[in-house]
Amino acid sequence: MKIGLIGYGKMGKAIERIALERGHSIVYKVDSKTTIDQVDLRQADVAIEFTQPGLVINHIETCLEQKTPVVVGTTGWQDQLAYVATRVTEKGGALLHASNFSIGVNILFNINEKLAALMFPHPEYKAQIEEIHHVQKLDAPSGTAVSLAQGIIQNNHKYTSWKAETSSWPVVSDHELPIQALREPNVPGTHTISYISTIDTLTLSHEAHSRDGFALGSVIAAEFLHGKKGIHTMRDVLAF
Ligand SMILES: NC(=O)C1=CN([C@@H]2O[C@H](COP(=O)(O)OP(=O)(O)OC[C@H]3O[C@@H](n4cnc5c(N)ncnc54)[C@H](OP(=O)(O)O)[C@@H]3O)[C@@H](O)[C@H]2O)C=CC1
Ligand SMILES: O=C(O)C1=N[C@H](C(=O)O)C[C@H](O)C1
Repeated sequence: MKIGLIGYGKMGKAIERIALERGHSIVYKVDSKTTIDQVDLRQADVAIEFTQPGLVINHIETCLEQKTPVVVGTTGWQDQLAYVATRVTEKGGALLHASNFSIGVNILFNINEKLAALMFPHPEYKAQIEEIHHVQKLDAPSGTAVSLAQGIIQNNHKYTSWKAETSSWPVVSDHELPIQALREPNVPGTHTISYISTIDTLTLSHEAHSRDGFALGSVIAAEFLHGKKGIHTMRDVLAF
């Protein structure tokens, strides 16, 4: 398959290596010097977009205009998902998005939802989420942490919203789910969900050892999207 890279930073480079290992070719690389308007996106069967929150919507629009299926890994745009879904339908396009492409985190998403439902009858347990990432990360809290919070809110009606905590925590109402975002050098991504009571603490945690899991998942997602239309997620890829 011919893959186009929109974003050739930490993720774009990891995706290139894994795509080549899986027998694909890279037909273009978009970055801050070779921007999206300078490239014919249609050279690729599928484009893979990992750039920045402020760029991703324009990149999606350009892929839709040029009828190029796109896998979107950039985070920090969940509030515009409904708009993007409408645009994909209007343009008859193909888009697959995920806040986290690693298989391990997608299994964590599934367990997190089941645990949230199990915890609903036990309000003595207070839920909280912590995410740790490298210091270059532009968005906070991480897209993965927001997805985990949404999974809890949809399955445990004690919680109605999440709240980002910047200092010592949690300073929230009983219906708010606190998310603490920490930044430390060289951390690819660690997410922990804790349920804390006076008696005990139950934790679920995922620690990425490198970016390879995110990169592999995005290439598998591109293979899945090839030849399809509509809006998809990693749930469709993994058939959860
Ligand atoms: N869904 C998932 O599984 C994962 C998502 N992410 C998300 O992916 C995104 C990218 O992460 P990462 O690779 O670490 O970030 P980097 O900062 O390493 O890379 C960003 C890329 O965007 C490019 N860029 C900057 N300005 C422009 C522009 N005007 N036009 C086109 N490209 C531009 C940069 O170009 P240049 O190289 O020239 O500076 C660079 O190649 C983030 O939102 C992150 O949260 C990250 C990991 C996993
Ligand atoms: O910026 C990153 O690096 C990551 N971003 C994603 C997120 O915001 O959840 C996924 C992963 O944790 C790495």
